Amino acid sequence: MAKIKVGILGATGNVGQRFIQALDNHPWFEISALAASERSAGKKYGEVADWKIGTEIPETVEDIEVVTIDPKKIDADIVFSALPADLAMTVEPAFAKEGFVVASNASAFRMEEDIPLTIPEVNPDHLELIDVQKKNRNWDGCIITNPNCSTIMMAVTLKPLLQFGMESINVATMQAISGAGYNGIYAMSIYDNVVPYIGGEEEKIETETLKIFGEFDGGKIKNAPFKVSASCNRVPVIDGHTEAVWATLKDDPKPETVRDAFLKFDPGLSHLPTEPKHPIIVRDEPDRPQPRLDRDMGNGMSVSVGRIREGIRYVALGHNTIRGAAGASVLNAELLKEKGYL
Ligand SMILES: NC(=O)C1=CN([C@@H]2O[C@H](COP(=O)(O)OP(=O)(O)OC[C@H]3O[C@@H](n4cnc5c(N)ncnc54)[C@H](OP(=O)(O)O)[C@@H]3O)[C@@H](O)[C@H]2O)C=CC1
Ligand SMILES: N[C@@H](CC(=O)OP(=O)(O)O)C(=O)O
Repeated sequence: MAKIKVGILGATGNVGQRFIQALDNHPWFEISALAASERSAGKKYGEVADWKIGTEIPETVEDIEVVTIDPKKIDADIVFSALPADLAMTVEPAFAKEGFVVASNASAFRMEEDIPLTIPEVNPDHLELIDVQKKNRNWDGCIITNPNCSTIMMAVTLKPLLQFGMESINVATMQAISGAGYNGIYAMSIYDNVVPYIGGEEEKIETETLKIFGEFDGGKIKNAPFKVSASCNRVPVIDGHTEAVWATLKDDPKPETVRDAFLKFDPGLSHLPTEPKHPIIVRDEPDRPQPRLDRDMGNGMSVSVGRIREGIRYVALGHNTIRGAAGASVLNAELLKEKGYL
């Protein structure tokens, strides 16, 4: 079977490199185009990408000539967007208009009424918003988005708890510095320190979660009725967002019941190449999960949980630029292919 051609917008960046890692040797997709700014265009990817992942740049992309972000320069069926959000705001609709499927990691369109904000294990039915979107906007292509990196870790773990009746969620995050981008925060600001503010992050967690758990009636999404309250902190960790979650559940289940629900969670997606064997991993040690030890579980796609206590209280952790960014987008694209949108 011929592979589906994919392009990466923002291919030289932090998340763009994670896309390349996730798509190298992918059984269904092959990278056919890499796009970035004028600074990089016209040069070989291997020359311009300041590769920050601790593996070699894949040989398959080293000699690809980087192009500018222009639909006419890209031969692909789907483009993955790892662009800054302000740029995504104009670029992503231009690609959708030209017939591309755009799987976006940027925040620009996540909360638009007719644009899916999807996590395959949580709300796969929301992908059907694509049909509404194409009709509304008269596009041949479409945009689908994955959530903010903190929202997604929490949402994956909330899915098996829905059965107990969700009343409210409180979360305190401890977010890695890679979430701010390679040059996002000075070492002098974060070393020996915690910064209790990440612009816009709390609002994103509080609103995106309600859309993700909202009910899709075939036309639009009615937001979930529970309350989410977030408090976000930047901590001196390179990769891996850790979250302390308090979930108020109507049935007041015991910690052992919640542990069992996490263990039994099986979204039935094991046929998708990027889906980890265990989307949720339960750690019983009193001091886990930890970013250094748990962020790479399931090739960076598993969310680890631990410290499940009465309340219900627990800690969740996942890799922010893999499960929280590029890996999430690639998993969405695999689901799109399975559902016939690609
Ligand atoms: N799901 C999530 O929560 C996460 C989302 N993100 C989002 O992913 C996106 C990328 O983040 P990150 O990889 O850290 O950013 P980087 O700054 O590392 O990379 C940005 C990329 O965009 C390109 N770019 C920048 N400006 C322009 C321009 N004017 N024209 C064309 N290309 C341009 C850069 O190309 P060049 O190298 O040529 O300058 C580079 O490839 C952001 O929207 C970020 O918010 C990030 C982390 C997690
Ligand atoms: N704000 C996130 C990363 C990010 O870029 O999120 P978003 O795609 O929602 O802007 C972090 O700092 O860890």
